[in-house]
Parts: sequence; structure tokens; C-alpha cells
Amino acid sequence: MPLFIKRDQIYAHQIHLLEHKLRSKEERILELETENALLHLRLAECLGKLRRDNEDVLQAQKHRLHQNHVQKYTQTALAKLLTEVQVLKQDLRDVFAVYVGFATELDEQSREILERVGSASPALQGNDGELQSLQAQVDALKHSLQEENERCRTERLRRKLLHNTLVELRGNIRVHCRVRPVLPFDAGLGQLALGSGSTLEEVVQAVNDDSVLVSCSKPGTSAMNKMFEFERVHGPEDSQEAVFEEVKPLLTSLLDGYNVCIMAYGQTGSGKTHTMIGTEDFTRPEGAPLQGVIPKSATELFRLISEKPAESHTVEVSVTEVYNNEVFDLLSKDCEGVAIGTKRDVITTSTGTSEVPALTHELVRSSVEVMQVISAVLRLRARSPTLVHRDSSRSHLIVTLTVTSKSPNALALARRLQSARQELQRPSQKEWWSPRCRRAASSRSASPASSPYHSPYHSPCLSPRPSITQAQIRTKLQLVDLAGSECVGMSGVTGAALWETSCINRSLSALSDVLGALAEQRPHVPYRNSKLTHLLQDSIGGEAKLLVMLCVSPTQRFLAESLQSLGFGARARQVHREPARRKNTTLKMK
Ligand SMILES: Nc1ncnc2c1ncn2[C@@H]1O[C@H](COP(=O)(O)OP(=O)(O)OP(=O)(O)O)[C@@H](O)[C@H]1O
Repeated sequence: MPLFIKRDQIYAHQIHLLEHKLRSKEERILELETENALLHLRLAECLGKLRRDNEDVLQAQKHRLHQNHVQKYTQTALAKLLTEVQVLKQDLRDVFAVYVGFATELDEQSREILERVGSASPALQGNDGELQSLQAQVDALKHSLQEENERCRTERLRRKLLHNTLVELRGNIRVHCRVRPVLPFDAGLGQLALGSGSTLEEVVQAVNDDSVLVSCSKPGTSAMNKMFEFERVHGPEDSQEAVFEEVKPLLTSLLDGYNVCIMAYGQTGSGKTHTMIGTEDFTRPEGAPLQGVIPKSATELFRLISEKPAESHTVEVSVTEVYNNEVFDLLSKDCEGVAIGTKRDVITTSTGTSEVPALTHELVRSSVEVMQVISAVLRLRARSPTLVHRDSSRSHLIVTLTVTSKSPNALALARRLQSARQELQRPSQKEWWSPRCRRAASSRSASPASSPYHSPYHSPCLSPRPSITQAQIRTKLQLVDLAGSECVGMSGVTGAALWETSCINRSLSALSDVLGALAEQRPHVPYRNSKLTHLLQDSIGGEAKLLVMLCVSPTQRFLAESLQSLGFGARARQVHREPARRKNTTLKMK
């Protein structure tokens, strides 16, 4: 075997050795790294454990500290509580001592009273007879008081009847007054009432069934009371039914041959439309209790008619409105049959009565029909909101029911009337053939015989011997819902509404002037100063039985207006007119 070894082989061998060493080193490094990792892991575990242990210790220490604190706090609170309990105990002891004191006192007093009762009872037994006689006296007094009350009531009724007869004889205007309840809007739609609580104070009161008491008080002056008397006074609690009950007797007069007029007067928002119309749902029977005078009058009229089957009656209705001093016929229709409200004139006829030519009348057969006709045109009535009343009527509404009655009674009455008039009014032969009479006769023959406005007895010229075939009486029931007077400052109206207000106030003051002239029996009564008074001339001036329904607001806010309305009512009662006259009987002649 050769002794020398090639250098390459030596190098290769060395490299191999080195590689081997390197591998073993690397393995060692790997081992050490694994070991290191294991050690790290263990260290982390240890650290974690140590931290957890530390936290537990810390928590335990915190808990201990908290407990110490709570303990200390509880001890302080307990000490405080104990002190309070001590104080309460002391208080209780004091209260108990007072109670015991009271109880002892009460005990003593009751014993004393019992002793007194004990000593008084024999004396009382002795006075038994006296007591009985006293009781008898009391009973007798009670009885006589009852009798007095009854007498007073009868006397009151008698007085009322006498008063009514007097009213009838003197032709006075009847005045009823209705004080409405305080309503939410009294608190003030306008700014004027804001902040003034006194404005809601009730200063107008119905004190009994014929008197109204007004308490007038001004700041800084002593209160002054004013009393007004009317034929009937209704308070805020009175229903529509109660108000109508007092109006009802007038309707009987209508079929007895009298004209009747019922007129609601009062300031804006005082309840005129409520009283006259009531609920506008008047075509339905369930609304009946809330209906006002107009629907109730229609119902009553047809009820009265049904009670007289021997007579034949026809009823016609017309509805007029006086707006801005113009008269409108609310039942007039355009060519398509739509109600339009046409302007009409008021004239004075040759007989001195007022009349609206071409006024539309609709024939009605029941109260339901009357209300259907009225409700269909009520929407045409001028209304607008003001600061005092959200739904203020800006016009005077006049519903007229004309009743034509044909009856055996009317025939008998007509015959009597005819012979009496023939005696009084028969014209001489010369007069009869005078041109004036001939004109009158020819104009009569040109008009329909049944026309209410062309009675042959309205003319001084009579047919010498008329033969009567039928007699009829036409009477009118006028139901008037006046527009309300208003103070412009309060109602806050401007523009067109201001003009409306001025027209309303002017027509109402014309009405007042007419009453003034009638009360003073002046020769000239200024009916023609306004369309309203001209239209209502017959009713106001004595041809009709007239009832004014005064509507009044009860609160301090409207005191001035309420006093004005009550003053108007008082003045109306002073008017002595000609007693109401029966309507002339119209005859149909062959
Ligand atoms: N007696 C009453 N009971 C209950 N509410 C009433 C009464 N009177 C009036 N009212 C109510 O008061 C309000 C005003 O009444 P109403 O419309 O009748 O006033 P008015 O006098 O007709 O006013 P205007 O003249 O401005 O038209 C209405 O809402 C009405 O329902």
C-alpha cells in the first residue's frame, strides 16, 4: 500500500471531518435552541403563574381593604342610626306623654259630661210635656209656612196671568230674556280678554223666573246692582224645550187669526241663533231636543193644524235676509233651480202694511218640509268670524210662515164682518160710479180672487150684494234671528266686515228708535229709516203679537253690551200699542 496519501484525499477527508463537526454543531445548536424554547416556555409559565399569584394576593388585599372600609362606614352609620333611634324613642315618649295627658283630660271631660247628663235627665223628663208642645208649635209653623209658600205661588201665578191679560189688553210687546251659560270662548278669542281673569266673572244672573240681576262694579267704586223684570226669564240651565214652552201659547193665536212675530235680539255671540235655530241638524228627529224656536214652532204649528180637521189650512214659507240694509229673497232660484238669493224691495201697500213684491213662497205640508226648505238656504246667509264669535251672523234672518185657513168659523165671522162693514162703508151711488172706484173695481177683477194682498175689504168700494161662498184668513208667523250688535273694538273687524258691522248697528239703532217713537206715542214712527224696520213694520207697530227674546251673555267682559240689550228689552216693554188685531177675513164671492 503506498505510503503517501494524495493531498486531495487529505483535504477531502478534512472537509468531511469538518462537515461532520459542523453537522454535529448544528445539531447541538438545534438542541440548544429547543432547550432554550422550552426554557422560555417554562419561564413564561412561571411568570404567568407568578402574575396570577400576585393578582390574587392584590385582590385579596383590596378585598380586605374594602371590607375594612365598609366595616368602618357601617359602624359610623350604625352609630348615627342608634343616635336617631334614641331621639325617636325620646320623641315617642313625649308624644305618648301628651296622648296620655289628652286621654286623661278626655276621660275627665266625658265623666263630667256624663255626670251632667245624669243630673239633667230627671229635669228633662219633667219637661217632656213642654217639649212636646214646642214640637207641636214647630210643626204648626212648618205647616203654615208651607201654606204661605203655596199661597205665594198661587199669587205669583195669578199675578202672571193678570200681567199677561194686561199685556194683551194694552198691546204691549212681550219680552222674554235668556241668559246663556259661560262658554269656553268667553275667556277671549281676542287679545282683549287675555290676562284679565275678572272678565269671566258672572255678573248677569236670572234670579227668578221674571227677574234678571246685573252686578255692575267698576274698579275703585262700590258694586251696584240693577234689576230688570221681563215676562219670563230663563237661566243658563234652561233647555231649548223650556224656552220654547213659554213661547208656545203664542202659536195658538196664529190659528185664532192673529199675526205673530218672535224676534231674538242681543249682542253678537249671546245665543240668538242658538235660541232661534239651535242645531242645524233639524231634519233628523234625534236632534229635536236641541232645536230652536223656528223648528219647534213649525212642528207645533202643524200639530195645532192637525187638531182642527174641520178646517183646511195651507202653509207657505218664505225666507228673507236683510244684509247691508238690502233685502234678499233666499228662496228665489236661478233658471236651473239653484237658490241664489235675489235682491228685493220693500213697499208700503195702500192699506199701510209692508210687503215684499215678488217674494218667493213655497208650499209646505209638514214641519220637516219647512226645515228642509230653510236648511237648504241657510248656507246662503252671510256669516263670518270675528274676535268675539267664530261663526257670527252678518245679516238679519226672517223666516215667515203664512197660514191660510178656511173654516166654518171663518165663514160665520166673515158674514158678520161683511154686514157690519156694509153698514159702515157702503158708498153712495155717486161714489160707486166715481172714476176712482171704477179703477179699484177693475184692478180687483184683474187680480186673482184668492190673493192675500188684494182683499176686496181693503178697498172702500164694496160690491153691493156679494154672495159668500168661502171665507179665508191669512195669518203670518214671523221668526226673526237678528244679527248681533257689536263693539268694533272688541270684534276686531276691518274692511268689508266693518261695513257689515256698521250696517248691523245702524239697523238695530233704527229698531230702537222705532220703539222709542212708539213708547212716546210720537205721531211719526221712523219705520223707513232702515229696511229691517220697514220690513217688520206690521209686527212692531201693533198688527201682531210680538215677543222679543233678549239673549244675554253673563260675563263681566260683555257687561256694557248686556246692559244695552236689557235696556232695549225694558224700553220695548214700555211700548203701548194698539192691541193686536185679528186679521181681516177675505171672502170669495160669486
Ligand atoms: N244657552 C246656550 N247653551 C249652550 N250654548 C249656547 C247657548 N247660547 C249660545 N250658545 C253657544 O254660543 C255660541 C254663540 O251663540 P250664537 O251663534 O247663537 O250667537 P249669536 O247671538 O247668534 O251671535 P251672532 O249675532 O254673532 O250671530 C254658539 O256656539 C252656541 O252654540
